[in-house]
Amino acid sequence: MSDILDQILAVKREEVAAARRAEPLEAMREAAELAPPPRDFVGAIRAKLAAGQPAVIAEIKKASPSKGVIRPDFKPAEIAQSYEQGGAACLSVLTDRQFFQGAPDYLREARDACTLPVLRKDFIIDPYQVYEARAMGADCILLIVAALSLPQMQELEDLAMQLGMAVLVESHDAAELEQALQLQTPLIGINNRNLRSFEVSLKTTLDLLPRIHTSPPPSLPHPVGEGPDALPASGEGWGGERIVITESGILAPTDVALMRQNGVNSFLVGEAFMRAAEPGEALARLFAG
Ligand SMILES: O=C(O)c1ccccc1NCC(=O)[C@H](O)[C@H](O)COP(=O)(O)O
Repeated sequence: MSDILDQILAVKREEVAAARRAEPLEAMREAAELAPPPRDFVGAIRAKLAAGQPAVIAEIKKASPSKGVIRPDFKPAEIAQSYEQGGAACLSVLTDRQFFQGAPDYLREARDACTLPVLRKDFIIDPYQVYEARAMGADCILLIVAALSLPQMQELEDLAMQLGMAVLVESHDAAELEQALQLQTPLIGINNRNLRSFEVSLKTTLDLLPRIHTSPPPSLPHPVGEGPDALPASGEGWGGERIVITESGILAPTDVALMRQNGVNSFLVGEAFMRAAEPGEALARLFAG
């Protein structure tokens, strides 16, 4: 039997085909051109890091395949405002309907309610979805290495960048990370969750970190030294270009401390905030240390 990621990708292929029939590519391209200008996603993360603060991408998600419904009382605009007050650098909004009970309207509502840049958190497999992301107001897209070939990722990244959006590329093991590092984007996500088995281990980030020091993409200059002498992974790799973002399973201040002790200062967090009455207050508490 196929695993959950394969099932999601099969549904995505059907969804994209149906969306294209309902609204052809040319119309979606025009809608993307008419969208409000992109906000600077990478800049918002860099600003937090430059100030010596953790950069938190705060996630807005109602449900997930591994956890079921996480937040029954789900008001994206209120959550976005709460996150902004709590010190988030950026938002991540689930737009997948079938598996996460998300929606494009949730992204629009969240973005309209605050000044933060927003990641469209979905399973992007086709250029059509990149135009769609910009049309709904997204400032960044997610590319999951486990779902795409390198040429596909390069095509999708090029298009996102042409449209003024940032790209967060997500990997979970060494082979995927090698692929991720072939892209131009500075945003290197390491997902602590195995998307096929749901197993979560923060060790995933810690184990992959050294590889980021020693694997510059061909188009970027080599780091100053390698191994222990390489530039720090958390923010200032290759002329300040690479930023490691640890994703999933960050639940307690001890998790945050573990990452920060290892030079990881950028985080993507969902569940820990979505279960709190005031998500922004939960963010401020989790990152108070
Ligand atoms: O979370 C799932 O069940 C899941 C299943 C299949 C594909 C992706 C999935 N989650 C996406 C994410 O990785 C998280 O939404 C994100 O990293 C935040 O994680 P958390 O802080 O643990 O909510």
